[in-house]
Amino acid sequence: MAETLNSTSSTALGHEIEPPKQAGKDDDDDETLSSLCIPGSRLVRTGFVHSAGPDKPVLFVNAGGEGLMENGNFGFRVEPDKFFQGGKVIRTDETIEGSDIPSIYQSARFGNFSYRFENLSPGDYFVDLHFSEIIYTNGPKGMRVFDVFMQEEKVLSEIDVYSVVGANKALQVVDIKVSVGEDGTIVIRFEGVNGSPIVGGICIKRARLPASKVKDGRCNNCAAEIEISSCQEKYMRMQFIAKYEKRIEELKMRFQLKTDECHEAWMSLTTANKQLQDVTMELDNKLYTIHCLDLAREETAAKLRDISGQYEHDKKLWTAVVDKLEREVKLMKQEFYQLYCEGHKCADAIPELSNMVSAVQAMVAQSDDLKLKLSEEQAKGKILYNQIQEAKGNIRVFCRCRPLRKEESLAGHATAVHFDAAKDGELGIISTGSTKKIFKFDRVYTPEDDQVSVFADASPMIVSVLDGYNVCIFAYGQTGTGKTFTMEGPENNRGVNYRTLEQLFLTAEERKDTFTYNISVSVLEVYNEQIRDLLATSSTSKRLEMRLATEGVHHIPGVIEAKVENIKEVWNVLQAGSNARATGSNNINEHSSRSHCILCIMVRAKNLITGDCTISKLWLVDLAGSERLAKTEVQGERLKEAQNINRSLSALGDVISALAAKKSHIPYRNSKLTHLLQDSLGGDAKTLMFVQISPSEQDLSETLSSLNFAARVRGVELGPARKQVDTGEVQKLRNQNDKLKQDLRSKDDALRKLEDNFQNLEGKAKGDYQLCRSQQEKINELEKQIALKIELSRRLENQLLEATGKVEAYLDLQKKVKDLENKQKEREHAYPMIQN
Ligand SMILES: Nc1ncnc2c1ncn2[C@@H]1O[C@H](COP(=O)(O)OP(=O)(O)OP(=O)(O)O)[C@@H](O)[C@H]1O
Repeated sequence: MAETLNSTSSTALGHEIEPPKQAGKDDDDDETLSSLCIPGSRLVRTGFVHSAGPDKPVLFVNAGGEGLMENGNFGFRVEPDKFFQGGKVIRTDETIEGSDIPSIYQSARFGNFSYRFENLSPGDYFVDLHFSEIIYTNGPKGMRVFDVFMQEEKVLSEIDVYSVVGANKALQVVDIKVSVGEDGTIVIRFEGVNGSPIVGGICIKRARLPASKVKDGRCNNCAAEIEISSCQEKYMRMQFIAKYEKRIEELKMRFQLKTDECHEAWMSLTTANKQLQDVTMELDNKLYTIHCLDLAREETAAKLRDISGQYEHDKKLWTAVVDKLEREVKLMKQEFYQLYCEGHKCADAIPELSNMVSAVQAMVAQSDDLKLKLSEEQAKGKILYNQIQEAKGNIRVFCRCRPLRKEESLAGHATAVHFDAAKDGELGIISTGSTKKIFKFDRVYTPEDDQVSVFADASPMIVSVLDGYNVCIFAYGQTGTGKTFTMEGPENNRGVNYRTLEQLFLTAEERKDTFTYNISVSVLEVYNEQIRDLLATSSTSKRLEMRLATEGVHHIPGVIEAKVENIKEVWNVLQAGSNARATGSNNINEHSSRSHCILCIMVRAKNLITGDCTISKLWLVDLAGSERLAKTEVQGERLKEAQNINRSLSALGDVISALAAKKSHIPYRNSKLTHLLQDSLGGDAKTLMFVQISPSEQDLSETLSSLNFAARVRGVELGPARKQVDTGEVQKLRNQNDKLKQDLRSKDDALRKLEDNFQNLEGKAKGDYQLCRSQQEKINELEKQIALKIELSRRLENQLLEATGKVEAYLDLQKKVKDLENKQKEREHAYPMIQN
């Protein structure tokens, strides 16, 4: 029975049972591939092989090829390709192995097509389909996966001939069962799934069954009855069971093995994946690092370029600066050396300098001492001078006679004044009775005496003003006798006023080391018993009155005091006052002044040694004419003027008279004039009166009047007590005073020289010292600058070195990255699976 089954056997229905195949690899493949076929059919990996079986094919068509005549080998005829619908024919000369009729496989129908077989007897048939992949090698390349439908039922799914047998190999799908109905037709359709179907031949056979398809005496597929004995059936069943149990065991083992393999493969895959991940991550990290390094490198390179550029630039700059500084330092060093030498010289000279300083100090001490002594001596001198002045008399009277005018001499007027003993201060007046009257004054000036000699006698008074005494100089006399000439004088022959101020400035200049003086000038006029400020610019200036400011000091509130610094300013002030002076005309002298013109010079002095301050006044008064009323023949306003003038002159005489008599009451307030001159008449004040007279006999009466007035003034002052002053003693004092003065002057000069020397030396030493210091400071500053520059240069060099180091490190890193990349490539070569 077993042998029957192993060989081809026929059934009652004419089915042939094919012997079961050996279990093994081919079986496995067949198992896998059988999923392509419908149950009952199977794949055969060879071409048609003739077997001497009882059945002949009902129909065998050579698809795409010619028919083959029946021959003794096969016992059937191969029909030419004539049942098709659609498709194309392709052929090959290649040898298709593994078939008894290779020509069947050398031609094929290709594309979308179908076959229709008609006039078949109704019943069951088996259809064998013959394929060969001839297109792959000779035709168009590409895959061909297709379905086969029989009677519109899919009998083959997605068959790929090449994947089963390869190129130029034959493949059969056999035993596809098909039932033919009453119409006797079989329709087979080939439909491409991917590419076009290909068919080499179709064989239609009458149905027969394989042993495996027989079940319970019937065909498994067609349920046709099969006659089998019970023993055979049992045996068959056992065989089947044993076979399948064994098969199951084997399959289980294979399954287990496959499972283990799968697990192992899975684990390996997991590990590989992990490794891959790690490597990928590492690679990513490396790539990122490379990217960062690239950026850093570019940045560093840029910085390096910048630094290099900057370095080169700075280097040039610094080189220039350093060169310049070196030159400067060299110069400085030379200067320093020079100064150092000079310093040494100075240091060497220090003992000498010290000696000099000591000497100077001693001199300064001596000078201070001398200054003190000088101050004391000055004070003494002042006292002595004052005593001399006092000895001469605090009120002194000088008489001055003007020259006889041309018109007077032409008119035949003789001179009534004789100056035979003028040098002794005596003046002779010859009156009409040819009697000669002698007047004695402190000084008598003839018409020939000039302004210079007049002022020479008046100048000692000026010194008294600078010494702090009040002084009053006034000119008294008949109109036209030369009062204004003596006091003011013409511009080219200036009088007492100008010369006095000149003398004041000269003496003040001489004393500038010990005294400072502030000099101011006021110009006043007393007219009709009213005080007028001649420097006031406003014509409607208010009335001025003399007031007692402090004890013994009188002041006129509101009076203008013009501060004068030099004699030029004085002259301008005097001119201004002179222009403003009230003048009128009468028939005696058209320009005769009918007012008292008063110049008040205020002297504020400060002793620089003692710090003592004094204020003194010098009054310079050009009195109005003293002529008698009867002779002036004036009336009205002019009469009033004359009366006021005479009253004030009379009051002046009264005040002087009262002072001389040392009366308790001095009538200063009887006139504006005496009131003004109050603090400069009497006491320590010194008064000088110029009595001006005319030489003409015509004016004899007025001359005598004036001389009598003057004589009264002088006579009173130079009373017997004063006159008794021992002139020898005075001369002695004067000599002593002169000697002291000379002594002081010489000491003062010596002191000044010493001080000058000392100051020169001190100045030079200070200058040298300052120069030394400034040079030293410059050198220090330059040295500091050089040190800074050197430090900066060092820092930059370090930076450059750092940058170079970084670049080298970067290059190392780049090399390492390249190494890593190479290693990575090697690893990828070694483990291609990881890459996949
Ligand atoms: N010593 C002198 N030498 C030359 N000329 C003189 C002298 N004295 C006066 N004179 C002249 O006499 C004239 C009258 O003088 P001056 O005007 O000074 O008199 P006066 O006394 O001031 O008169 P008045 O009281 O009117 O002002 C002037 O022309 C003047 O130049």
